[in-house]
Amino acid sequence: MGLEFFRDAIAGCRNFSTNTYSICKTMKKSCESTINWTKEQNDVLNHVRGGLSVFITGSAGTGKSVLLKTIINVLKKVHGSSGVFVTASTGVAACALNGRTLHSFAGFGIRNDEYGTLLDRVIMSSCACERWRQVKALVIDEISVISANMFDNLESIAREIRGSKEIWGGIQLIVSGDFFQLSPVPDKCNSSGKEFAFEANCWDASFDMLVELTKVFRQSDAGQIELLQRTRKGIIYPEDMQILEQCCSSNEPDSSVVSFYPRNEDVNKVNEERIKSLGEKVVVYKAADGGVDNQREELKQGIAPDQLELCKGARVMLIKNLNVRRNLCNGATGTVTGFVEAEDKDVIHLCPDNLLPVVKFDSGQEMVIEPQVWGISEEGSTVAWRSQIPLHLAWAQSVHKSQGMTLHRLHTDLSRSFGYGMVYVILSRVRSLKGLHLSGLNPSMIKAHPKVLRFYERFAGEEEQCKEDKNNSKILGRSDKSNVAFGEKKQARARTEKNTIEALKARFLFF
Ligand SMILES: Nc1ncnc2c1ncn2[C@@H]1O[C@H](COP(=O)(O)OP(=O)(O)OP(=O)(O)O)[C@@H](O)[C@H]1O
Repeated sequence: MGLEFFRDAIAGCRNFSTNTYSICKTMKKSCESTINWTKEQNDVLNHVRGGLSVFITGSAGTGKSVLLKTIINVLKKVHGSSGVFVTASTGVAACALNGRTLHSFAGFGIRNDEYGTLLDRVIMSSCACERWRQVKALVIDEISVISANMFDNLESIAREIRGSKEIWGGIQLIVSGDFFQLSPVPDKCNSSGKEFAFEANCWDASFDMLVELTKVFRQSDAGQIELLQRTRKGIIYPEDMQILEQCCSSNEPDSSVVSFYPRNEDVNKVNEERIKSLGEKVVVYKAADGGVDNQREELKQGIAPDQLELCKGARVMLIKNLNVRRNLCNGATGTVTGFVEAEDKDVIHLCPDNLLPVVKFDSGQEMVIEPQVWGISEEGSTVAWRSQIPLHLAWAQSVHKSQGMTLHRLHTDLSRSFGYGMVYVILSRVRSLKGLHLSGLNPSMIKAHPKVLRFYERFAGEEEQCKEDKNNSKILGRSDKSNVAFGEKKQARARTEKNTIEALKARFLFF
């Protein structure tokens, strides 16, 4: 397969944005317009209208994402559509907002390198530089998985590329997330011991307002909400355990219920067992890779699997956007209804039978799924690529893909869960405990990170102070944004665009 073949697909990869379970997460415009915003939500909207940079937090289901959608519309009215960039730390959250991943916006793919390398990569991409110069308002959802280091790097890149001494180069910043949910992946380039974005040097200066939304909408049962609030903080009472034990069952949930597992090995095991149990003829798709060997290795770390096994009746999930407007995006789930012979012979590279799967999505649309391409580019040309059918099996999914979802039913085996906030993320996805099928319940897995607890204690303390100062407002007023603390950092990191380009052997990994 020549480079020619991949050009269009690769152009699409650059604009990667994803959507998982958009059926649940996506709000129809008509619904949004009928939402009665709470005072807290209204206050946020007013402050955003006024041009302030705001951090919005709150427990799961307090309406952060739905508020962000309206904020985006407000920002577009204020700055014009071309000045507003909508991002999220994960592809799943990004597409729910019709946005893109923060890494893809920033222009450095999925790699967490040190600052100089990241800046070099941005400078080498005229599109990325253009985005950084053009952006007037930047929205970042699901901040909890962005590291302190990355947050500081992004802020420095903003000033550098925009040639501005102002914090974030003067961009209006709207950040949303709940640090009690999933934590950042440990950052190999970080020796400071700082993990969370709220520990970043620039964090305090980045926002005019910190707002905590307090009314939970996802669940309506007061007892369930209280149980979740305790779980969020790593607290579990014996009576909470009794309630959760009632959700435990050794019976298999039916196959349309997605099972969430903390570890990929469990996800793979369940999917393999389920496909075998269907007893249908299995069609195998082996990824076709091309390009430079050491770069091909990197593609294996990406989202497209080395080998995909499908059969009629298999539950699947899209792993690439095919048509965002029609909700055929990364994360859309459906069932394989059959296979058709491919019109040309391209598919033979992946599947000797030259068959393409037909998927009926849960949204009702049925379509033939064609191979897609993921590529790595170096100095402007594609050096390695992978072609594969853009599907994963979806009986089981990783917990990391669930953040931000609202589900009616889910199953999870918590026995191997790890990491802070994981159990809370899972438990808070369902509207009612009736939709929760648990196994492997272990109270020691319910834990909150001490730093996060301290952050929210400080937050609550400041909020109390602020309430007294500001007639009961839950909005935290911040001091004026300061540039002073950033002067030295900027100088240390400064480099001219010309020198950088000459010195650079930059690579771009894009999905
Ligand atoms: N003011 C409101 N009135 C009624 N329903 C609301 C309101 N705000 C949000 N909701 C509803 O609450 C549910 C959860 O909202 P949303 O997904 O935005 O929460 P979230 O805080 O982003 O959760 P998570 O942290 O899990 O991503 C949605 O169904 C949304 O429509």
